[in-house]
Amino acid sequence: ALIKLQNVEDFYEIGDMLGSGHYGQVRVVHERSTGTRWAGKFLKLRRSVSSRLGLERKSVEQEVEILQALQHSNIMALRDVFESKAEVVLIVELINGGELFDFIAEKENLSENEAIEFMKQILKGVGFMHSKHIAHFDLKPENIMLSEKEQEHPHIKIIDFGLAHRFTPGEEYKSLCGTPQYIGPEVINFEPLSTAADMWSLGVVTYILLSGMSPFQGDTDEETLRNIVAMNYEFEEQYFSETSAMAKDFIEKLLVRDPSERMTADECLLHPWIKPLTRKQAANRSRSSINMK
Ligand SMILES: Nc1cc2c(nn1)-c1ccccc1CC2
Repeated sequence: ALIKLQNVEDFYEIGDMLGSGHYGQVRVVHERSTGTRWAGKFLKLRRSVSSRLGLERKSVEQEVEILQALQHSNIMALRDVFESKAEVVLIVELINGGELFDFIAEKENLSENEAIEFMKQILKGVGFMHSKHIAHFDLKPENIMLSEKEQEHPHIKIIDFGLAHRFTPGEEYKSLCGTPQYIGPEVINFEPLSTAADMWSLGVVTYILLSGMSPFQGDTDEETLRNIVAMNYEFEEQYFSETSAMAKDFIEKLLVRDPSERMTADECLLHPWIKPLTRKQAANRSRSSINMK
């Protein structure tokens, strides 16, 4: 989809607000020609180089290029792009089920089976992204949405590629972006980054899915960052007494200081916590989670 210079309102009727944040606003939009509902992501562009408000045109073009390269059922799809005077509008698939963050908040935490189901889908989307040498660099429960939360097995979608980066072979990339709770030690130490930075974030996300607690969070961002570089986290009995040893092993193999030592997304999908070796183990696990409920 090339960037269209026509007015987005000639093609879409703009509806209710779905979300807003650093990126701008996301609203429901109705396609006039078909009545189909999509989501419109309205990104404010900077008026001048020195302005602090709005996004750099370059970073918006980067998000568009990256979304265009990623067609996968666990990644939010891009349908159209409009550029007007000072804003770019991304027409993306409508995702109704809200953020995984709110889903966990409502349930305190998830059973291991629910966490495994979510993690499998997240790993498929992230594995696909990494196979294209694209890193998300802002994976967190707020950027993982559910297609329809009422469903028995909600389908997850990874959103917000505003900080994503496509690596060219041999290129070194550093950035200090991301959300403190979820960034790895190499980000804090301003070392060259790779797709492995996403795997650290998924270790933090898994810890939160199973316990509702954030492993490194301190009272301030500085304290959180100190905890990360010191690898200062534990599986507190109070929240992990019912969590399997395999689940803890999975997290421990992601929260590894050396990025090259961390499991990749593909290795995660083969880890015994995610891929039961036998049907008996799978049956065992579902029995244990029933006991837990
Ligand atoms: N940063 C965000 C945040 C959001 C979305 N995209 N990017 C989004 C995408 C499709 C449907 C609904 C939303 C709302 C939240």
